[in-house]
Amino acid sequence: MIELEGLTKRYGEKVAVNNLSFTVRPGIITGFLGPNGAGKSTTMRMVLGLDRPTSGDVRIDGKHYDQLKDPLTYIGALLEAKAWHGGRSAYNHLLCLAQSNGIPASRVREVLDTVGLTAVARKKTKGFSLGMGQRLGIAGALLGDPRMLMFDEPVNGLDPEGIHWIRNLMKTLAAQGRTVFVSSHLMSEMALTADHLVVIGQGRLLADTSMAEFIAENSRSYVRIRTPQREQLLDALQGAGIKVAEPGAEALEVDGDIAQAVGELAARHQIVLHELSPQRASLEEAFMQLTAESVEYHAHDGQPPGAAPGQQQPGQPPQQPWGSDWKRG
Ligand SMILES: Nc1ncnc2c1ncn2[C@@H]1O[C@H](COP(=O)(O)OP(=O)(O)OP(=O)(O)O)[C@@H](O)[C@H]1O
Repeated sequence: MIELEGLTKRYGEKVAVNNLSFTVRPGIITGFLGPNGAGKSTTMRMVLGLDRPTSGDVRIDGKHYDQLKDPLTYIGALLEAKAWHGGRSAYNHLLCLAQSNGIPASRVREVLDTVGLTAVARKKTKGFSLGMGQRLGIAGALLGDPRMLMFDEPVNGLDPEGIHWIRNLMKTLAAQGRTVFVSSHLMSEMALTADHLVVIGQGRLLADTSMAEFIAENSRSYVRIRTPQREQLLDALQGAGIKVAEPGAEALEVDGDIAQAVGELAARHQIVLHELSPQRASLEEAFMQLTAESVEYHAHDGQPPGAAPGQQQPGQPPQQPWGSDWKRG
C-alpha cells in the first residue's frame, strides 16, 4: 500500500499539494486525476522521496522510500519520459540500473521483451521516439519486479496501439495483485483503465471513490426532445407524471432511458417530434464540473481582438467562447 497522510508541499507562496490523505491499494488500478498543475507529479515525486514534503507523511508498506532496502524491488516508477543518458543503448541503460540496484542482469532481457524493445535493445536511446521512450521508462519501472508501480501520464504522446498496450499492461499488473497508481488529466482515459479514482484540484483532494460509483453518480441518462408543438408536449408529459427540464428555447429534456415511452406518448397525442434522442452525460463533463473551481489555466475567450464578448462579426457565425465548458459549474 501507498499511504499519504496530510501530505503538503509548498514552493514559496505556491501550495502545490495541500493536505492530501488517501491510500493506494493492491490488486487494482488507482487513477490519479487532476487538471494541469493540480499537483499530481509533485505528489508522485514525494512518494519516491525526490521531493521533501513541507508537512505530512507518505509511506510505502509502512516505510519511507529512503528506508526501503533495494527500493526498485518495492516500487517501480515512470515519472519523466527520457530521463536517461541518450548516448547509451536501451540495454546498457537498463543494465546500469540493474547493477546499481542489486538486480540480476538476466532481468534486463526479460523486461526489454515485455515492453517490445528487444529488436532495438542495442540502439542508442537518443534516437528513440516518444513511444519507444515511454516503453523504455516502463521497462525500468518493471526491472525490479516490484509489487507497486507508479506511472505519471504514461499515455501522453502515444499512438493508439501504444495506448492500448499500456492499458493492458496495467490491467495485467493489477490482476497479478500489484498496486498500480497512474496519473492522467483525461477522465475518458481513466474511465477505461482505473478501478478506483482519486481526483485532485489545486493540490486538494476532491474525490476518492470507486470508478463504478463515480460513473453511477455522474453519467445521468436522459432524453432530448425537440418539437414544434412544445406546449402540447409539455402538457402530455406532465399529464403522464414525467418531469421535464427546459434547458433552452429549443429543446426539452426528460430524465431516464425513456425515449420509447416519450415517442409513444407523443404519437397518442398526435404531436410531431423533430428529435427524440437518448443521451448520456459524459464523465469528462462530470470531471470538469468537479474541478471547475480549481482549474489553473483557463482558455481565453477566443474573441478576435477588438470584438466585444458575444458580438457577431459581419459574415461570421456567432462566437462561442472556447473555455466555456471549463468555467461551467
Ligand atoms: N519545483 C517547483 N517550483 C515551483 N513550483 C513548482 C515546482 N514544481 C511544481 N510546481 C508548481 O506546483 C503545481 C503543481 O505542479 P505539478 O507538476 O505537480 O502538477 P501536475 O498535476 O502534475 O500537472 P501536469 O498535469 O500539468 O503535469 C504547479 O502550479 C506547478 O507550477
